[in-house]
Parts: sequence; structure tokens; C-alpha cells
Amino acid sequence: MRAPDSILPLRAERLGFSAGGVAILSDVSLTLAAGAPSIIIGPNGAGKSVLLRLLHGLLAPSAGRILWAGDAGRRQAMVFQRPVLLRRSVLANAVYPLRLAGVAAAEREPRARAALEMVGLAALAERPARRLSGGEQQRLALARAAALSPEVLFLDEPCASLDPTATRAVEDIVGTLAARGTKIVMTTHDLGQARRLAGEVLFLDRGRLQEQTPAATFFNTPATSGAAAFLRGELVW
Ligand SMILES: Nc1ncnc2c1ncn2[C@@H]1O[C@H](COP(=O)(O)OP(=O)(O)OP(=O)(O)O)[C@@H](O)[C@H]1O
Repeated sequence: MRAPDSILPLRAERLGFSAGGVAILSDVSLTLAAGAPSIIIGPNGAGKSVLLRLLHGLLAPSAGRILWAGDAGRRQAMVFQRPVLLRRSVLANAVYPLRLAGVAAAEREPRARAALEMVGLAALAERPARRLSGGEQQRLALARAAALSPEVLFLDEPCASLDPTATRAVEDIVGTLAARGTKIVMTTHDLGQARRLAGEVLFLDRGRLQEQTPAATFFNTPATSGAAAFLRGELVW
């Protein structure tokens, strides 16, 4: 089923990515539909970030193709492990992408402030963004993306360098966005986090998609021996 005017589902057909003659992703086919978060997990170097960058359009596939159901344009966004913030205030960082997106001037600040409120940074709006803690910076990056109301939000290891409290704050924001109807597609190293957030799990191993399975099924009865070994902690991260 597809809502009218939706950019979902997103389909990848036999996606491949090679660099310097080395295959990094091979033959990845998947469909991402609206609904609960899709969480991509797998050992170190499996190709999780590369897959996310391909889907977002930051990398061009060496093989296969990516098909959105509508004009994805600015309706999909990505937040990276280490956000790059402007050397300006928190508020200015949240306003800037709205200006780039052509949002009417009068609407920018209210939308940016609402997004800051959502991530718990409203009180820090006038602070220099680069003075924020790592967790606050990541929350600002999420606010900046959320202000654009994307239908799909790609998150690449958003909690990689955060402590448990900051991690939970980011997870709460991800949960809020998902509940509002934003499709979250996220990579993580943290199996606990995957259990907490995932509607479905995509398990990637050595550049191949081994499973795309509803989360409860994946964690209880993974279909592949590789995923079972990974869940037992037997695959190198
Ligand atoms: N643009 C690129 N050019 C060449 N090699 C790359 C490029 N991007 C990633 N790689 C290599 O591709 C492999 C997969 O990288 P990727 O970052 O997607 O893995 P990952 O699953 O996200 O790993 P990790 O869990 O360590 O973050 C790695 O061996 C990496 O060095």
C-alpha cells in the first residue's frame, strides 16, 4: 500500500558498490515501506554506512538501481555520526536548512524553534552551536533535519560517540519522529538499541544483505546462521 503522494516505498534492485576494484556491496535488493524504523546491523565493515549513503544518494551505485515511489528531493534527509555545525547559534543552525529549502522567511524561525523544542534544546537556542556537548550537537543535527519534516530520515550511527544518557535522549527523539510518521532508516552497533527501536532489522554481512526480518522474529529466531552467530557475539564487529 502506498499513501498518495508518498515517496515510499523505496526500492533497491541488485545494488552494488565497488571502490578500487573491491566489491563493498553486492546484489542488495530491498524494499523499505512506511512504518516502524528499519534498523541496519552487521559486523564492522559489512557495508552499512555505504548502503545508507547509496540510499540517500550521496554515493552512486556501481550496479543496480534505487527507485523512490515519488520525487524524493528534499523529502529525505540524513544525519551523520559526527554532525557538522555552523559556527553560529543553535537557532541559526536550525534555520539555515529551511532557508536553503526555500521555506518562507516568516515560517523559518517558528519551525526551527519547534524542532529545537522537540529535541529539548529550546533553552539553548542562542548558544554557539559548537560549544554544545556531543549529545546536544547530535540532538541539534536531528532538529535541523526534523525541521524540514522529511518523510524519510537516514541516521548513520547517531549515537556512536555518546554516553548512555545522551544515547537515550537520541533514542527518544527517534521514537518521537517515528511516531509522527517519519520513516527512520538507521545503522547501529548497539544491539540493545536495535531491539528498542526496530520495527524490522536488515542484517548485512560482508557486503550482502542476509536478512530483512521483523524485529521480534530476527531477535528470537534469526533465519540465517550468520545472524545467529552475530547475535551470540561470535562475529567480529
Ligand atoms: N568511498 C569508499 N571508497 C572505498 N572504500 C570504502 C568507501 N566507503 C567505505 N569503504 C570501505 O567499505 C567497507 C564498508 O564500509 P562501511 O563504512 O559501509 O562499513 P560499516 O558496516 O558501516 O562498518 P562499521 O560498522 O565499521 O561502521 C569498509 O571496508 C570501508 O573501508
